[in-house]
Order: sequence, then structure tokens, then C-alpha cells
Amino acid sequence: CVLRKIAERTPLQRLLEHLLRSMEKRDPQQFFAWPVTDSIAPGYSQIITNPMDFSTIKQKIDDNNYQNLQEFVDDFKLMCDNAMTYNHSDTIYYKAAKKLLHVGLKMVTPEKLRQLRPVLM
Ligand SMILES: COc1ccc(OC)c(-c2cc(C(C)=O)n3cccnc23)c1
Repeated sequence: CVLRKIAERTPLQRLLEHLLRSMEKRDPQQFFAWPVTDSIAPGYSQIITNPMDFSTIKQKIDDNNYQNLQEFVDDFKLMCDNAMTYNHSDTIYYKAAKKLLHVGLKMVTPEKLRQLRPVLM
């Protein structure tokens, strides 16, 4: 029988998965859960050249594609910035992105990360 290789998680992957879950909880309407399509957002792919969403971030964690925390934070910021670029400031998407960005960045301050250490050990 083929031995199934159980995917071991590196400490960085475990940290990023924990942060991703916390960030996803702050998006209950799941506006950021999946890639934005041109059908729901006309002209999106012409305006946003580097799309990003939580499912893509999750895949990159699973593929061990992030070398460090900063690369993960950069994708999170890209996702929020895209929404604040495409959507006008009076839309629910712009406002949700602005709030999510603020809350998400607070999760990765040195103080918050220090508190995480025992939880993840
Ligand atoms: C109304 O329900 C949904 C469901 C999923 C969405 O994106 C995955 C969105 C959505 C998400 C976005 C974003 C994030 O810009 N968006 C912009 C314009 C119109 N719709 C959206 C809305």
C-alpha cells in the first residue's frame, strides 16, 4: 500500500493558519473568502492586476509558499487594498476592507505575537 505522507506543519505554517482563521472570523459575510469575479464586480480584472483572497492565502500556506510572516501580511494587505481600490469609499466592501485591514494588522503586532507563543508551542 502507498504510505500516505501526513502533511507535517512547520511552526510558520501553524502561526499563519492561526492568524488566517482569526482574520476570516472578521469577515462573516465572506466577501474576502473567494476570488472576486468579473460577473459580480464588472471590470474587476482590468482594474485589479494582483487579486488576492483568503482561499488563495490558505492555498499558499498549505503549499508552504510563504517564507516568513511579512509575505503573509503583504498578501493580506494586498487583499484589503484591492477592495479599497476597486470599490468606492461609500460601499460596504470598501468599509469592510478598511475595518478588516485595521483589525488584521493589530493581530500581528509584536505584543500580540508574543502572547501567541505558548498557544502555538
Ligand atoms: C454580495 O455577496 C458577495 C459574495 C462574494 C463576494 O466576493 C467573493 C462579494 C464581493 C466581494 C467584493 C470585494 C472584496 O471587492 N465585491 C465587490 C463588488 C461586488 N461584490 C463583491 C460579494
